[in-house]
Amino acid sequence: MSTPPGTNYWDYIRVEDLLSLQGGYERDERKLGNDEVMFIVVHQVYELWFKLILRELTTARDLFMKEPVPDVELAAAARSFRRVVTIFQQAVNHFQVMETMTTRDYLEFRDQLIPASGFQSAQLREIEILLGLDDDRRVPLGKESSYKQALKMGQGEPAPALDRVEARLAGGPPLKEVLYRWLSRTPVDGPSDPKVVRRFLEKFIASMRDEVARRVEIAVEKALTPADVERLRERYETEVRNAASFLLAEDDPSADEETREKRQAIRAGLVFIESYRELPRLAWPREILDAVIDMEQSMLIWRQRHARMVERVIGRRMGTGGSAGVDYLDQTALRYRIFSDIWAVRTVLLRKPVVPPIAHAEDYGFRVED
Ligand code: HEM
Ligand SMILES: N[C@@H](CC(=O)c1ccccc1NC=O)C(=O)O
Repeated sequence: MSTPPGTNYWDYIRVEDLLSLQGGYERDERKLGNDEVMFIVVHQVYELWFKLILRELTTARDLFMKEPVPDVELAAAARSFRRVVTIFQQAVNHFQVMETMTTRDYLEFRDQLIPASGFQSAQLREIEILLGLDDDRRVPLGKESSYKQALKMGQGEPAPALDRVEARLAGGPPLKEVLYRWLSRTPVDGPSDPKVVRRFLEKFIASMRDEVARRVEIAVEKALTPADVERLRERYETEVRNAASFLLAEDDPSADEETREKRQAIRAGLVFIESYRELPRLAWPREILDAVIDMEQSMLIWRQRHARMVERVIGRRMGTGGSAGVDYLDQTALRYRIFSDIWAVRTVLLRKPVVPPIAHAEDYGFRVED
């Protein structure tokens, strides 16, 4: 067997190749100013981070596709999610490098970029697809009929960005789907059975009602006027009604019975893991949920931060990709929620002393698998 060629830093890291990629459209770096080379480098650095993020998400998605998901592998998935978070948090700071470029400096070369734009970053779209962003949540881009249209080039030329996105769409279920399936199998104080799930949810909602009654009492004690107490009572009651409708999955009247049962199981799983997180077997699932929220939060912050950088550099003019610019970007930061149920469950959680006691705590001890 032949040994690998002598390993040099440059052979392994491919430094020469890497440093030859900043020539812009004309492939000639000497024709570019420092601002434009910086603009290209920052984008390239982002694309490299996106590449790593896609690898971690794919690994984690593959893990959650297993049925059952082995408990012993949850720590590795949590590590993948944490790496994604760290990368987004670091990457967000790269926008500061962009901000060293003034509006006038950028306008020097901006027009040559039309119609190119971040809309054509296939890897960001791949991240969204792999996570499980629903298409009906997408904000319309502006001129193109769909986000895929923006990934094509002029007249029927090959479109590697579109190929990537199509391959990702065909490359298996999104993380959200398999993570929610895993959550729906959570044994909630008994076997995962729709009746057990429903009983658990009803007990939980009953505790919520007691909490509201207690809060109204506090309001009365604090000597609020009867009109204020009434207003508060109404608000609390609406809150409980909404919480109950979320937990029992009655918030979408168009869903059939089977879909509702599945959603109830997911939401019950979420509430269960969050409420009894001290039980040893729930510790890692709870860590997973926290890491997923962290990941989505870091991505939302990335979108927000990009929008502020854009506003600082080009103001509120329209984008080279044809969108409204900052307005479009701000909308995506508000609307692009993937793991909505994991966020929503925060609104319904209870204080520890009033969480209904569970009957089978002994089933949630550490299990040693061989
Ligand atoms: C001066 C620097 C930048 C400006 C002025 C800018 C501006 C914009 C604008 C206006 C859009 C909306 C699309 C359009 O109509 O053009 C956009 C989208 C986008 N930009 Fe930038 N951008 C800059 C740097 C970056 C960097 C460094 C990245 C890193 C990858 C990036 C990634 C993206 C992505 C992924 C989108 C699509 C967002 C979506 O559709 O959700 N941009 N950018
Ligand atoms: N959309 C930006 C242009 C821009 O930022 C851009 C252009 C070409 C390749 C990548 C880009 N980056 C992100 O949008 C603008 O409207 O100025």
